[in-house]
Amino acid sequence: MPKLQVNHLSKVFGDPKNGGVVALDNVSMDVTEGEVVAIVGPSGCGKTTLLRIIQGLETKSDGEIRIDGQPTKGVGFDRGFVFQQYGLLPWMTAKQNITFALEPKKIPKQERIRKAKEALEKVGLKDFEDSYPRQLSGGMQQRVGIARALAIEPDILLLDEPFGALDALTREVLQNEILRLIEEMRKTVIFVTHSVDEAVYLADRIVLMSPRPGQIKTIIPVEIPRPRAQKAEEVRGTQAYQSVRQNLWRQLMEVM
Ligand SMILES: Nc1ncnc2c1ncn2[C@@H]1O[C@H](COP(=O)(O)OP(=O)(O)OP(=O)(O)O)[C@@H](O)[C@H]1O
Repeated sequence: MPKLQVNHLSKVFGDPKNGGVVALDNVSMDVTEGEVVAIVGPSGCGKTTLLRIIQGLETKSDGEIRIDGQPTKGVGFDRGFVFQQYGLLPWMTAKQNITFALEPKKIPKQERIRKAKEALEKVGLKDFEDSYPRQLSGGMQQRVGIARALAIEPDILLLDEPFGALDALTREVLQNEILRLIEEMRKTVIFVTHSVDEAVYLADRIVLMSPRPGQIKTIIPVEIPRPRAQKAEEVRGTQAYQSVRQNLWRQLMEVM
């Protein structure tokens, strides 16, 4: 059974009979446990909407989302979300941002603190747990965002353009960090990206969406062996990488 099933999902913002926007139209896909899936497509094609509906942050107009065969109902601890703009509470330290996110889990305070520290250590921020977001660089804030998503120990990690707000060098470093973590933890991951190279480097499959109404144009498998973390140059030099990249570019240009 697939880990995640998206079945005939549609989303209309506003009144369908009076200028409503069809953001998603009959989108279906399955994601296997441990798989890393990239969602790529032109601006406004519904990538973020799809991710937010999977997370339960947005309602659907039609269709269903199933996890382990069960229909989802709103937000759940089986899914963790990483926002492009980090989504940290500015009046809380890195550690407090994470313990706060763990509060609904109803675990003892000491356990919440332990999990927050462990997650911060995983993303290389052991010495910054008492720093406030304003005291951290963009890359560090996103590490906190990633740590917060990991601390809830989700089965599925959803990332909405997680490196989109970062400079090119930080982006490269963080790509490798997240790749190392997901390859170690074998999490099921769905991420949205505007970067063709990021999609090919990180993903097992790339879902290419076409613009309004948002539909899946094609799904491209990426048959490059793992682990790939810290091997960007090597991976990018392979024939498999180049051929997936070319294929994705060609098909992306067709929907732009
Ligand atoms: N809350 C909302 N109310 C009305 N329309 C919305 C809302 N959120 C998204 N939309 C519309 O739905 C469509 C899909 O938006 P979405 O943000 O999912 O696209 P996207 O592919 O993630 O875009 P981008 O790549 O620019 O981030 C767009 O036309 C957008 O304007």
